[in-house]
Amino acid sequence: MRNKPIANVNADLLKERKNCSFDIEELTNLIDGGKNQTARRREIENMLLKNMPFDIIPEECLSAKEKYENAVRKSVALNKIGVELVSQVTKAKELSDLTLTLRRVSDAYFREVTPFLLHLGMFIPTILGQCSDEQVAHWLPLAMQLKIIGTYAQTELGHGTFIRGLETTATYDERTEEFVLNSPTLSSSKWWAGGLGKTANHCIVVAQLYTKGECYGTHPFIVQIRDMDTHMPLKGLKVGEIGPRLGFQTADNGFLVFDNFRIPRDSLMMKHAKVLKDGTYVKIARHSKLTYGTMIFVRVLLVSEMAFNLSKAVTIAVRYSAVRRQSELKPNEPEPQVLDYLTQQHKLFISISTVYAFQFTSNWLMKTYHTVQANMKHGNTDALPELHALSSCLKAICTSDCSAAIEQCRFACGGHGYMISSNLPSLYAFTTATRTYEGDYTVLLLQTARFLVKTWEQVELGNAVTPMVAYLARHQNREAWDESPEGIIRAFEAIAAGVYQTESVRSVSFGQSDAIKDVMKQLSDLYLLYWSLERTGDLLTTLKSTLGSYDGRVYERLMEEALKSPLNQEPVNESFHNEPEPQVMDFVSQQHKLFIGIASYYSYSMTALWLWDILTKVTSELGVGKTDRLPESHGRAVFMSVFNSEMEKSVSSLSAPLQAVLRQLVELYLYYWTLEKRGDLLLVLQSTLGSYDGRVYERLMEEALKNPPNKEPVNESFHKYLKPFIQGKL
Ligand SMILES: CCCCCCCCCCCCCCCCCCCC(=O)SCCNC(=O)CCNC(=O)[C@H](O)C(C)(C)COP(=O)(O)OP(=O)(O)OC[C@H]1O[C@@H](n2cnc3c(N)ncnc32)[C@H](O)[C@@H]1OP(=O)(O)O
Ligand SMILES: Cc1cc2nc3c(=O)[nH]c(=O)nc-3n(C[C@H](O)[C@H](O)[C@H](O)COP(=O)(O)OP(=O)(O)OC[C@H]3O[C@@H](n4cnc5c(N)ncnc54)[C@H](O)[C@@H]3O)c2cc1C
Repeated sequence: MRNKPIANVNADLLKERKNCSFDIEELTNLIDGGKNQTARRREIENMLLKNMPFDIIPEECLSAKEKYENAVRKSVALNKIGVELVSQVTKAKELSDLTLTLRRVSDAYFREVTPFLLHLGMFIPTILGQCSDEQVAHWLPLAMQLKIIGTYAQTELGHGTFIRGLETTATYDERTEEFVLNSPTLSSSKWWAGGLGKTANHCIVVAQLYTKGECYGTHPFIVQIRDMDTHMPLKGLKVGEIGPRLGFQTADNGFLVFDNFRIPRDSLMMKHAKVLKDGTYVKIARHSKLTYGTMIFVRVLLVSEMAFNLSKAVTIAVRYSAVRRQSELKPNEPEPQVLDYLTQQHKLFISISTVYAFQFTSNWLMKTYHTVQANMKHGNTDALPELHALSSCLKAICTSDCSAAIEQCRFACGGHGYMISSNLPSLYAFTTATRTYEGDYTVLLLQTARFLVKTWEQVELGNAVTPMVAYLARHQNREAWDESPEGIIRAFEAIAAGVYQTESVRSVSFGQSDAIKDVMKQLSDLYLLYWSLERTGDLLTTLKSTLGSYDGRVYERLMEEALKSPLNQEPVNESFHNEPEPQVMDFVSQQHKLFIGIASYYSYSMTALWLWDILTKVTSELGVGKTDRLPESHGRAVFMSVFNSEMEKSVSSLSAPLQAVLRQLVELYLYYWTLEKRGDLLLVLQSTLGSYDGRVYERLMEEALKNPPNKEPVNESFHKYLKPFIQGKL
């Protein structure tokens, strides 16, 4: 399909393609993983093109409800084809190739994401990674054939990062051989799970397991949450959609609250731990963090997700830059393509090289993941800490870099890049979320830092460490490395860069032509050079700091430096004898401090007048006494208002200079208290997170409940599409 020449192609694009130094098909094969895979991908694309319903109205022009229903309609059509294709597959490798191809191709049908993303991305992988063999045999076929639709509810209103702090409880009742699920507090409400709001009928719930009065920590449970026929939420739970968000608008992210909700004993996913009928807890896992396995898997997946999303963004931006012409450089000559500007190339080329850095590293990381998994099947968990550290840091960096690079691509497209139809805003909204979900950026980097520090300790003791971190031993020389945060980050960057270079060289070392090798080498060099320039500061071996030296001789160095000062070369400066001491007011640095203060004063005064209106409005709207701070605000408001009006009345007979000074005093009073009481003024922030009273969780839940999708218990797309599909009647 893609090989056929397309009519009416822009002449500039044609020209650029003709200039290409290598065979595009060869690179396509490299990206797809071989000629056969390219052929298979095209076959699937053709099949989908023939059978998939397209949008009649652009997705972005629909209401939130219509967007969701449209996404369900398309997902069901796509899943029908997907399930059919999966049923023809016999080998594991074919299945993983097919899933990946379907994932990539399906993206073309959604501006946002499918409500089934969590079913594919987390529900199925958790069944595979957390269920006993018997449980896998039961649940996997149902999930693969989409007879059930699942999601993954771990995060709660109160905790996302700190999993050990989750509050949902699963208490074993040995009389009935059931677990009883409860959400004991508002902050324990499950929050965020994709597909939970309206679509899923099953859910993996992570809860604190209690049996025989003991808490054994968090464990995953597989829980039915909606009636399979009516789709109504089951008795004992409250479930709904959490409300509008930056992206993921069609993913119906949801909340879930349990009230003595009973589930059978075997709802506990029992690969790593069991609870026997009599309530005895049996630990199976050799490593306490194996229940976190799905997160590692998804972090690994996300590296290739980022490569793919950035590849789309940069393709859009490069094509557009070839088409777009701007500015007359030479009179009577055509305006140049913006692609020809060096500054434009600077924006774009690093993104191209980043795509390849991510993709090669992702292939390598996935292989590493499978090797570690295979070892763990035989009981060897030695490599797990390193895999955790590696997947954490690569996930953190690639998601962060990817969304920043997509922003650059959007900037590179000027105003038109801001149009939803350019797809760049949606790509950004999707990828910027990845920096937070599946482990926040900072938190994951800290996990890696923890691993590196521990490894460093091993190096110090002269113990052997794994090949990936062996460079720490090689660089024991203090001049090159130190154990400061910069040193750790530098070490981390060395890993990423090292993998990219070796993997890209390995991947292009056979089969591929010289032309492709040249281009890959250039991209690899660009990536390394770009980041060494970006991080020059980190690469400097001396920190040039008296305070940050490795040996910690802070005071000695401060004194040594002080003694070098030219002022200390003479015991008495000649100004003692000859010059009067200057007024401090004459120092420019002093003027800087003061004049900025004066300027700020005037600008804040203006702002204060504006804020004043709002404060009065808020005070009168909410009523005095509604919160403990309001009476105070009211009193302050009375003072301000009386001072202001009374002063105006009394100053009219005074001289102009005195009037001016007194007016300034009024302003100073308003300004001072506006700053002092700015917490109270936050009432106007219109934010669930930033309210003065800090009732964050209450407000999030109140807003979620106002959400239109929650006004109907079952969305009509269930009857129209989901139910006939699940029952095989579509
Ligand atoms: C066939 C089917 C194929 C399907 C393919 C279909 C393709 C579809 C692709 C779709 C793409 C994916 C899109 C998915 C969309 C997902 C949407 C978002 C979903 C979510 O966000 S789910 C929720 C995720 N939540 C998190 O990630 C929470 C982050 N927090 C944590 O991970 C932990 O709490 C944290 C921060 C690690 C701390 O844990 P804690 O228990 O407190 O541990 P300590 O810090 O005290 O460390 C103790 C010790 O444990 C080690 N550790 C920690 N974590 C792990 C781990 N995961 N594995 C191994 N070891 C771990 C840690 O290093 C410490 O070790 P020490 O030796 O130093 O003691
Ligand atoms: C689009 C989207 C989809 C999601 N889908 C799901 C889903 O399907 N299922 C699910 O279970 N969850 C889901 N989540 C939730 C997601 O996993 C969490 O939001 C994420 O893990 C971050 O946790 P948090 O929100 O508690 O952030 P917090 O931990 O509250 O982070 C707030 C700030 O505190 C900092 N911080 C927190 N802890 C530390 C620390 N120890 N040291 C230093 N700084 C720290 C962070 O760096 C951050 O700056 C989704 C989230 C989003 C945005």
